[in-house]
Amino acid sequence: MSKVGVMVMGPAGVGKSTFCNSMMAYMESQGRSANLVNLDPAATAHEYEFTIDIRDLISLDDVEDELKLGPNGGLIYCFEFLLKNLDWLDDQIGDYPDDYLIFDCPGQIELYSHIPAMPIVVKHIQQQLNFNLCCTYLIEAPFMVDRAKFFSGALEAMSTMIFMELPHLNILSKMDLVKGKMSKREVRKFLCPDPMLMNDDEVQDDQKDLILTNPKYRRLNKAIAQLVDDFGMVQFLPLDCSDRDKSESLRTIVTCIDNMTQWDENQEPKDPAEDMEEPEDPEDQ
Ligand SMILES: Nc1nc2c(ncn2[C@@H]2O[C@H](COP(=O)(O)OP(=O)(O)OP(=O)(O)O)[C@@H](O)[C@H]2O)c(=O)[nH]1
Ligand SMILES: [Mg+2]
Repeated sequence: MSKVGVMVMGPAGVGKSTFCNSMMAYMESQGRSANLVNLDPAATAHEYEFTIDIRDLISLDDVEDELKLGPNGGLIYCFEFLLKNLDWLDDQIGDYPDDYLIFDCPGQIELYSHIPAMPIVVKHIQQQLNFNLCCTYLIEAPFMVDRAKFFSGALEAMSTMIFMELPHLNILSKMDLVKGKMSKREVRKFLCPDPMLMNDDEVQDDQKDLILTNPKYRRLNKAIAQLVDDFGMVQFLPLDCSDRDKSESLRTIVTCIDNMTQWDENQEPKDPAEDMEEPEDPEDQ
């Protein structure tokens, strides 16, 4: 018996919902069951239906209309409302013996860095509902073009890891967008971030205008990159959701999640007799 939950977190537009849907499709292809839980009060329709949807409790549209709040204040209100109604979540999640829940979370990173709502929800699902949870945190592969931006994303990922206190997996999403632009060797330096990257100022000509790093901050950037490396805390797995037939990256990520959540260990041993055909009853012949 296992109750496993994967929290899918990361900044806005990084590909969280696409990853959730791709995971659902992958699970389906493997004959495994999984359910999608929407924790984003501003979500739009998904390819896979939500089993549990926070919008049945409260939606950002309603909060914006009725309380005249903006999108960020409205989202915080929605999470404060969820905290006051955690019994709603208990009722929805119920007491199923064999659940694999994929939680699609909102893209406001304040939820992962300083507002305590998300850690409280996470602790509740872990401790009251007995789920083995892990966190996946996505940043976009095109960040690799601007190294300061990449390390800033890596720090956000590290902050989420510390804030959530969950087994944590970082993912570089949208890898298809850098295919052909970076060699595999170059990409490997980002998967286990190498502080020497900050010494290397090679920037493609068409990107030069976009790089805003003031030279006076370079030493600081290098020191931060060195810190990330010294603690060896931030590593990434690549993800490409553009072509589901090539689901190699998804397979690796799901295997990693299975290890972090001990999904395999908690599976009931299958009775070999279940797979065997029933012997024919001699009296029927
Ligand atoms: N090329 C490419 N585009 C992707 C990939 N994953 C997601 N996208 C696109 O990125 C955009 C945002 O994707 P979403 O999955 O909605 O991102 P999100 O993180 O859920 O966004 P919010 O919920 O608004 O924070 C969409 O246009 C997706 O089609 C990918 O692997 N490759
Ligand atoms: Mg989304």
